[in-house]
Amino acid sequence: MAKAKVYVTRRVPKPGMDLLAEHFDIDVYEDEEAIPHDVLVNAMKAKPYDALYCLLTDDIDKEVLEAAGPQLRIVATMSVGYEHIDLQECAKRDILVANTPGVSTDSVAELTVALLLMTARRLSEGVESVKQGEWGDWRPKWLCGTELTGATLGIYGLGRIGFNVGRRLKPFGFSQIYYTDVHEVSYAKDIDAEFIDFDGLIQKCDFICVCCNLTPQTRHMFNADVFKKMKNNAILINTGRGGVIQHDDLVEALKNGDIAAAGLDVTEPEPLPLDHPLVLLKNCVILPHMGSNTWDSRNAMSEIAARNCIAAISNQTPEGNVCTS
Ligand SMILES: O=C(O)C(=O)CO
Repeated sequence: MAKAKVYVTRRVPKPGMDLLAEHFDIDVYEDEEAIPHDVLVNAMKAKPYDALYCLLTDDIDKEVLEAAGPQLRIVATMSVGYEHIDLQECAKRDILVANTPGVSTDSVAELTVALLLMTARRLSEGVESVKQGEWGDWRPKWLCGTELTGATLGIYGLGRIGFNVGRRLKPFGFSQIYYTDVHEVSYAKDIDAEFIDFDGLIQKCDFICVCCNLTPQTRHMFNADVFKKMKNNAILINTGRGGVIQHDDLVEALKNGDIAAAGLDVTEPEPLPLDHPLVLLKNCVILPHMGSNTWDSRNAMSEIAARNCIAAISNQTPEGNVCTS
């Protein structure tokens, strides 16, 4: 029997590639950079693929799905986030959508803690000062940052990642951990986190970690009005999705001193252009979306996305099934 056909939008780590090659007839877009949208549409038209294995850089919209044709069973993304996939269009066509939850929780939570410490203690400025020969005699007021001990921590989105950020940060001795989410969650008690509404979170917290998905409800949740209500000493960390923060407003808030600093692993757009005002600000630490960049996470993500394709083609429910109805 002929093998099912899968289109893969980038060469992914070996565990995923091996599994795909073992089970399917695969075509891969062989480039380091993301596949251009028109190239993906044309690739989908060229052959009747049963599965589309994609990444978070690929816009899987109506045009791609139409080009793919009615035999397409699944869009499997090698990511936790799936805001790049048009779920409604997939649901209309009975196409499954699956992501890779769970396996990047630790890597993203670790990176969040690292970014929070980098931002609070001005570590990138320190590293740069050594390279630029600015390290002079010990100076009493030079590169002073903010302590975590005794501060209030807010977590916006206490899902798997948010909880694991809280678990790792708790031993630093915050006076209180608050969280905001759609509902109260029972496991919050394991990190002594108190549920609070969004207004309370932004007004009470010295550190806020954004750990939520991007949805129509969370888009631009952090905007000029919110920055004005936040504490002037507040530090905002985002390892969720760039779109949760209104970036022009953030530039103004960081310049005006509405908030003290920001640490961003995700931005809008990505990559952020080199001449973007945020890149020039000393009180903004920016990383190039590297939350899940560990071999453990990336190997596991590549494998789960492949297993999701195998499940869908064998008429089983993929483990990362995203509800599309
Ligand atoms: O898996 C995701 O959604 C990512 O953002 C990768 O870090």
